[in-house]
Amino acid sequence: MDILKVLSRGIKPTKKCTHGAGASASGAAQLLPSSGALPNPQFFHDDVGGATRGKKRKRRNGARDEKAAEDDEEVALSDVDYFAPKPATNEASSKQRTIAAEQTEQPPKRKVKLLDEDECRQILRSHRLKLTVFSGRTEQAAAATKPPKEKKAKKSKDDEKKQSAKSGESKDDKKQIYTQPLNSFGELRHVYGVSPQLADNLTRQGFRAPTEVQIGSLPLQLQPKTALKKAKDVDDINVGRGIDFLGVAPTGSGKTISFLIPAIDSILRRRKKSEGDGQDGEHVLAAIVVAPTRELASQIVNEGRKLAIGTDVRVVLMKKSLRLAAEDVKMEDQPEREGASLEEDSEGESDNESEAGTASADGSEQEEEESNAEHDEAAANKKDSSAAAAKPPAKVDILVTTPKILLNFLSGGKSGVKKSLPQVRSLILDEADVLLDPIFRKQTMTIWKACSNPDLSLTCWSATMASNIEALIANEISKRCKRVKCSPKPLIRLVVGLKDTAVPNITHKLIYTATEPGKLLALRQLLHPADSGPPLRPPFLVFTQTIERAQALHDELKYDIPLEAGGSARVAVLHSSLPGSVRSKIMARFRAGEVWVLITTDVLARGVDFAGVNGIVNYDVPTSAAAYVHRAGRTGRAGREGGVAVTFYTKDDIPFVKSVANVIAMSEKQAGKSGQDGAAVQKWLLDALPKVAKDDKRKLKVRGVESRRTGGRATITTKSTWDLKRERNRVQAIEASKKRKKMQKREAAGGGGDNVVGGGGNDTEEWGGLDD
Ligand SMILES: Nc1ncnc2c1ncn2[C@@H]1O[C@H](COP(=O)(O)OP(=O)(O)OP(=O)(O)O)[C@@H](O)[C@H]1O
Repeated sequence: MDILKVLSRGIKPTKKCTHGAGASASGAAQLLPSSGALPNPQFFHDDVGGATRGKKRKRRNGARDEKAAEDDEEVALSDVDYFAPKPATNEASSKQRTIAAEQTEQPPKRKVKLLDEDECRQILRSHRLKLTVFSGRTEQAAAATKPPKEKKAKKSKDDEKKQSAKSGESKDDKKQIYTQPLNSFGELRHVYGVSPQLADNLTRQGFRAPTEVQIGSLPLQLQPKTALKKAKDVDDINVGRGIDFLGVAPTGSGKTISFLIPAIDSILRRRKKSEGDGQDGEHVLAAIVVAPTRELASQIVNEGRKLAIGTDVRVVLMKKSLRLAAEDVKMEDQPEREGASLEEDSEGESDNESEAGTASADGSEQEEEESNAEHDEAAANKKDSSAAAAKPPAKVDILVTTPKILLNFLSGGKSGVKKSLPQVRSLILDEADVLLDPIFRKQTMTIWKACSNPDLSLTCWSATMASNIEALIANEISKRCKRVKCSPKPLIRLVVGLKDTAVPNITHKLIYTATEPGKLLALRQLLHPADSGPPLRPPFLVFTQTIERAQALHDELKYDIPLEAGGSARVAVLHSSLPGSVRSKIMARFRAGEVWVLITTDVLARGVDFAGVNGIVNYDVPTSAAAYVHRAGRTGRAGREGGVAVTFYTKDDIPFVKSVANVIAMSEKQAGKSGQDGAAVQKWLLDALPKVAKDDKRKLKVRGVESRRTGGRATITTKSTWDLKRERNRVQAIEASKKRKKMQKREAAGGGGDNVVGGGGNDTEEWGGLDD
């Protein structure tokens, strides 16, 4: 097998190839995510009983313009290089565009007919969108709409009571609603009054149609009143002060712009209003986006800056040296007791965990990441911090941060005076389930508390959301409202597709190898496909359980790529113990297509968007169902088909693999593949795999598969245990013989091996340190 050919295939398509593994110019290869073909960004577009995207409205004047705009879009789309590094915004051009934007500020007034509730229902259903009012309905009205109590068996009633006590809400509180869907991006401007510049920036990115999460979430976040205008029976939902929002949608479904557009839009509106009132439209920190890793945070900053071009909205990444406009918290208001009670509450609730889990294992990596980040930048920041204290506050409108770095600022550093951010109106938790998992919970809650504005809106986003986390959010919202004396906003939840399932548009493979060496062989077979078996076309990500294993796998694989194809530079490793600058460089090289195989840990499992990644390999089985969903979701972004997620498992993993197999089975069911020959998980396998005990699940999430944590197992090799043992014995024998010889030499020279240091017969012998 010619490895050069195989690995080069992904980069330069040959016209001759027409099918099979080498077919980069046609057929199956065109389906591959990096093929560049524009996918339909929507994961689901079912035909639900003739569901339409609303009645087509005749447009007399706009018809020609629309056609031209569509043509322009086509051009823009062909220019989009999804695999290129994402450029940051240039300040100067940004200013120029602001002026241009101001000149075209007035959105064209068109009278757009809103859809009636039945039409909304059909469209939402066809995209598998479910919107529920999770909590915060007007109490009397909610009570009035409660269905009459039915007699139930005593036991089930008790169970229900217990359940609702744990989750902090009763089942009757949840109510499904049918809001206006966003049928096209054009509606952002014409129906929801988004600024033309923001709408243009979106068009410039080549987005043709909104994804499901955008269809369901944007109208509600932008103009809740308009979104609910045609909904029936919603008197108990008071959206006058806005809403809090939970968005649960598959990986790669465009959640980032779903929260960035409303954040930028509300800043522009407020600015316009204050300018109208004769005030200066200055930069005020209005929104904070919290993300668990620095890679994700800087990606969000990039996305935000692209959307904010020409609007003069400043999207800034939190740094230690950054000074924000904050207020000192009075001593009597210091949140010691509050913080403690939150922790106690949360620990209690974690007993109530659901199947999907909350991925603590990736959390622990992320926490480590934070501490390393701190370590890396400590020297530079020490110097900056005293200078920073003297600086005026930075001009920031939207701050993107990891939890710990903002917390350091809020805790007041050396002065110890805690700070609050009362001007912040919007707190966005990206990957909210991991941010509210016990590992990050205290930090996240402290940030939430520091945003003390009574009008604060909270939006939480993730592809996975355990029910205990949703309940925690609802509880904390109501506690907060009591504290700051405001009435709670409705908390509305959007679920796209089935909750907690992996990307339905990719192929899943579950591969059993009895032993660890067998696993490495199987990985090599995937990289260098034999005549049979699916190739894994570069670029792809390989996930391991620990940093040591990522390093060991890198050492093992780096010479697999021939020099002519780029050699060891094509394989890289990225984990949290690398310095930040090295991590950024590796990310840039991977995005640019210079690195083909990126070996990593769960630090890259969440949120990071590599649009051109063809596949992922779970070299070590993920430690929870949620971790699988997020890892697998690094491929097949924005509806691209052809991505592959391969998961290896050995006999050590068998006790834990059922939750992963369940997720795969559900994803295949969503994609209509279950039971078919190509399905990764057949019913017999699901039946055969042992059920994972709750305690084991929890342990696995925190510690991973025990046998891979330590010493020998961190070494990754194809050698059998017997060979490894023989090699170890040989090395030990050589070392012992060397030691013996050394001792004999010393004895011969000094006459006494026990008295080598300082005492022996040879005074001229240098101190050579203690022998081991
Ligand atoms: N309407 C759209 N049409 C086409 N592409 C889109 C659209 N919206 C977003 N995208 C692209 O889809 C990709 C995935 O988006 P994003 O990173 O926001 O996904 P996500 O839902 O946050 O995923 P994850 O759960 O993994 O964080 C990005 O490259 C983004 O530019």
